[in-house]
Amino acid sequence: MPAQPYEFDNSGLPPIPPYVPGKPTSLDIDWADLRELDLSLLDSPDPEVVKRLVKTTAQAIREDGFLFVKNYGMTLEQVHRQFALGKYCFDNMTEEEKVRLEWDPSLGHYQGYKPRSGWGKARLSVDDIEGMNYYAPQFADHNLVPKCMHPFMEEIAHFVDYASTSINRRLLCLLSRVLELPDDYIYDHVQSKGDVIGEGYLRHALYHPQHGEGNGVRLYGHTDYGTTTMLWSVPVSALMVLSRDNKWRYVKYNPGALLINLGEVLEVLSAGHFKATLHRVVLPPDDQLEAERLSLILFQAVKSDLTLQPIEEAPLIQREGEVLAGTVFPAYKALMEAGLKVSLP
Ligand SMILES: O=C(O)CCC(=O)C(=O)O
Ligand SMILES: [Fe+2]
Repeated sequence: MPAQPYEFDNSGLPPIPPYVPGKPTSLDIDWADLRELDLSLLDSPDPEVVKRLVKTTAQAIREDGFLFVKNYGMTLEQVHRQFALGKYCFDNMTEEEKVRLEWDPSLGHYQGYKPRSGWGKARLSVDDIEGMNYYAPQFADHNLVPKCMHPFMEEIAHFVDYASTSINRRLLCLLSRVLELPDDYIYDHVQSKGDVIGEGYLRHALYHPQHGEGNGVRLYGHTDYGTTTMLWSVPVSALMVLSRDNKWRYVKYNPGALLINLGEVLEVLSAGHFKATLHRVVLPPDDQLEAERLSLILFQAVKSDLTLQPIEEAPLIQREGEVLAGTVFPAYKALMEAGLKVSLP
């Protein structure tokens, strides 16, 4: 059955200001050369078209670990609506709620509000990044979210559910096909599901312009750890990926597109055929230094009881063996060989 487009009737909800994307940079900077997949081609009746799509996916995830996805079932207007909801929260939650709902990373998750004053209660370093993270319990208990968002939680849940059960499921189908496994292999065996977002979470983040000191890095180089990270493309260019030639390059704004990157677990499960790529957030180019950067991210998680080991039955792995070109799988192997227990974060 072909994928259904995203639909939600929000006409009865309180009005909120629309999201108007800022101007993209006009400076000529070093862009990452990322591939773009047309996800609607997965439904093509022509097997050659689908084969090409799987091949492009295979190249992108092996070489870049990042790729753009277009035609995944949402219009630009529907995507902008989600950004508008994110911004509305930061503009309307109360100071009391910022304190009451503050996250506590020492609990092992990032649920709730992240203040501009940095990580953890110790307030050691001001990073000027505000965040609001939504986990499964917040969709069930609205006391865990700011009051201004109560009328919109059903809409946000609907969006997250579509992104998870339709978009991410189709992406994982492509990844399963690359490994030559049944379509829903990764979705069924690896992906955390249910309760809107499983064990993953939705993040709205607001990067305020940064003045004064700082070394220009706003989020240090890291790899994400789940299955896929779904980032909706934003006009302020601050995200950089570490390219194959070991150079940091900016990711270009691609209106309406979804930027996907793969987490560490998939690098291990694929025996290195998939790459979890290092990325970081830095200051944008000079003509965007004063711009606020709003980001909308869905971190798709892995089932918490998953055994972290390569999927040996995957025909691709059986035929071609391991790939040790990345950073995560070689580190995993070294730990295994040293007899250490490797667990999920
Ligand atoms: O804001 C972004 O564009 C990326 C943030 C990121 O990489 C992360 O939170 O893991
Ligand atoms: Fe990340």
